[in-house]
Amino acid sequence: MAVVPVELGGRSYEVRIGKDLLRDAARQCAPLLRKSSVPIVTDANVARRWREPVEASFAREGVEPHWLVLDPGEAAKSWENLQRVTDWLLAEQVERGDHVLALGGGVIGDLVGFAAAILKRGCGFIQLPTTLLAQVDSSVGGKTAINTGAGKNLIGAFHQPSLVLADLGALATLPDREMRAGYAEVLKYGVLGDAPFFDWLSAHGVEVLAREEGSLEHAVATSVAAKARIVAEDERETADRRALLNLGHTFGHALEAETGFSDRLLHGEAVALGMVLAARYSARRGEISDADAERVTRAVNAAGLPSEITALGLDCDGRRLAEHMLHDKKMDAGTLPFVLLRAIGDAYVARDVELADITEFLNGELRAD
Ligand SMILES: NC(=O)c1ccc[n+]([C@@H]2O[C@H](COP(=O)([O-])OP(=O)(O)OC[C@H]3O[C@@H](n4cnc5c(N)ncnc54)[C@H](O)[C@@H]3O)[C@@H](O)[C@H]2O)c1
Ligand SMILES: O=C(O)C(=O)C[C@@H](O)[C@H](O)[C@H](O)COP(=O)(O)O
Ligand SMILES: [Zn+2]
Repeated sequence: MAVVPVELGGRSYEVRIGKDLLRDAARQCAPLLRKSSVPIVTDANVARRWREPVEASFAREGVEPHWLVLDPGEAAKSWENLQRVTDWLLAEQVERGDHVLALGGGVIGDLVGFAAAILKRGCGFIQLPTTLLAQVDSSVGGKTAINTGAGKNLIGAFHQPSLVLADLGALATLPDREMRAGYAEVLKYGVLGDAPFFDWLSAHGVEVLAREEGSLEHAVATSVAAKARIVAEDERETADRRALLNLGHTFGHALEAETGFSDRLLHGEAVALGMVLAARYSARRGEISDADAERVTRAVNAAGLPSEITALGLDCDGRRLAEHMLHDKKMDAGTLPFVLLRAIGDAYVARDVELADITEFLNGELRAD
């Protein structure tokens, strides 16, 4: 088992990465649990595959899990579900010192984390991430949120979990498309700050996607360590450091909004395409070479992820996509800081980007064949 600490003073916690952690969940969580029952929120897909081993693990420790099972999918990050989860936790008589468990992907983690952030002004929560995306990214760092009609993650809070158990074995049942989507966030760590990791992924990405044990563990542990470092330096995204984790997301969130937060474009797919667009836009500004932008495109393609906006069949122009970006949480006094590249492995926050220029760039991408 690899253990990555997230160093946040009194809110520090461990990310434990290994096999069979879900079967051992009760023992791993025991020091944080105080009652003979534990509330667990999950979705129906995850419950079908992983409820039973988790249930058995708690039974062995004499703890009774109480389950709330939600419909799967991005639409679950809603006001309705937030109310449903908080009402349920209140009915479960969860106290501030208790922990609620989020068993699932980023959708469950973000929703349950936000519910925990506001329940009685904050109770504990433990992340049991079951997608690659959640293991390498969303379960770590304490960003929690729901979506609204206006856009992605617009209502939320920073609320750190007390423990993260990333069971690599859980990925055995994950559909290949979801595995690829999670891989986009893995690739992101290479592109934004670690050129040797980007090169390693070029050689070993296929093994990661095939869930080969050694490569998978290396990719997850390297990603989590990168995220933990950045979060420890800039927990609340105030110092142009954590914002680097948003590479590809300003484009990506606009594309997710335009496709209705639906299965048409998964978050990780949007991030992959967004990273390609950020790389091409950086090249257009003369900050990286066309060859480096092409390397990012190739890495995305090699993983079976989308790299061309034209393939989405959108019925919109660049201006409409740029309008979605006005809701970006990085907006600062009317300007939108953009995460761009000086090189592969060297992202930075640009504060001189005009949305009119982004619009023109996107119109070019939308017309490309
Ligand atoms: N908080 C953060 O820092 C952060 C970071 C990245 C992404 N996110 C958010 O995470 C969300 C995306 O998360 P995701 O990609 O995990 O999607 P998800 O939670 O929707 O899970 C993807 C699909 O896989 C299913 N699934 C999950 N685990 C499974 C397993 N082990 N076996 C079989 N099926 C399984 C789910 O039911 C779902 O259908 C987005 O809302 C995104 O905004 C948040
Ligand atoms: O943890 C972060 O910080 C990130 O930006 C990670 C992203 O992968 C994630 O999708 C995040 O939710 C996006 O942040 P947002 O603030 O733009 O909603
Ligand atoms: Zn993301």
